[in-house]
Amino acid sequence: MLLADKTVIVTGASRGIGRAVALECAHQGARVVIGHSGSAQGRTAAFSLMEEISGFGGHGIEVGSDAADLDTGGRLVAAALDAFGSVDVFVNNAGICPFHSFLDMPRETYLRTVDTNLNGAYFAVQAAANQMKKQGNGGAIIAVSSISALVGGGMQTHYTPTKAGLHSLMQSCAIALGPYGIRCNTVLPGTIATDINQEDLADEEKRAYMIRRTTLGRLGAPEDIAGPVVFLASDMARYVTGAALLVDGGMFVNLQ
Ligand SMILES: NC(=O)C1=CN([C@@H]2O[C@H](COP(=O)(O)OP(=O)(O)OC[C@H]3O[C@@H](n4cnc5c(N)ncnc54)[C@H](O)[C@@H]3O)[C@@H](O)[C@H]2O)C=CC1
Ligand SMILES: C[C@H](O)[C@@H]1OC(=O)[C@H](O)[C@@H]1O
Repeated sequence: MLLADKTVIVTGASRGIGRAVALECAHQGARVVIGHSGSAQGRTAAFSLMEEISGFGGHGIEVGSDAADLDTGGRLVAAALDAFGSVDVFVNNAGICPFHSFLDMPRETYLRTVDTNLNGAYFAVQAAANQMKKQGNGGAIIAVSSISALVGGGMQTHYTPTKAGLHSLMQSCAIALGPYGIRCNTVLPGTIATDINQEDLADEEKRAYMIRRTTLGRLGAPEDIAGPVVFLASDMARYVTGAALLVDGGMFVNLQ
């Protein structure tokens, strides 16, 4: 098992990519902290994931706390220490993408997106890194960024800068935290069919276009992201830091 004896925190783990990542980490022997928003729906989903994990003998706890709250990272770390005694891997995954046009972008939508996707993440990464430094055994931090860190989206002008920001944060943290043996990497998913884009992809023409953009001929599933995250979290990737791994079914390279 690739993550035996490691404690992994995953934010936004109640559903979608975060859930698939948390589940695969548990399958790989990790003790998992399931971060979620704290809503009733999030809590119910987190408990159901905990049940699934304990069903195969794994260990998981849930922590409800808004990703936009700058204290959430500290809460997740405290809960991990309380339950499992360490933090070895931190996966920053929670995010929102409320599609909206640029010229009339409401300030509230812009600020909520940046607060949820980037500002909270910055201090959560800081909290996890301080704990890893204290433990003295290194660690792994992985940001779930996006192909959208590299290319634009006309209805995502508030969102793409947050994904580019996470990518850049991991590059800088790879430098800042390398001396402590803490590796920092980014996963850049392409289009993965989840709740975040259910409405957008309900437009058949858009969906067909996004599928055509891939070279593998399909949209991604949350499970497609779990393996790459586990790899970066594991000692198999012990010399990988400051890297960005596109997991997009060939979407980015597919120009002509
Ligand atoms: N689905 C896709 O095509 C892609 C998704 N991503 C990124 O992957 C990450 C996960 O998204 P998906 O699983 O696709 O969507 P999703 O909507 O299924 O999951 C988002 C997760 O973030 C959590 N979350 C949202 N706001 C939160 C808050 N304020 N506090 C705590 N948790 C909060 C949700 O509860 C949920 O667990 C996001 O950061 C997204 O930007 C990146 C590239 C492509
Ligand atoms: C929400 C989008 O459909 C999804 O998220 C991203 O980061 C990419 O732009 C995907 O298409």
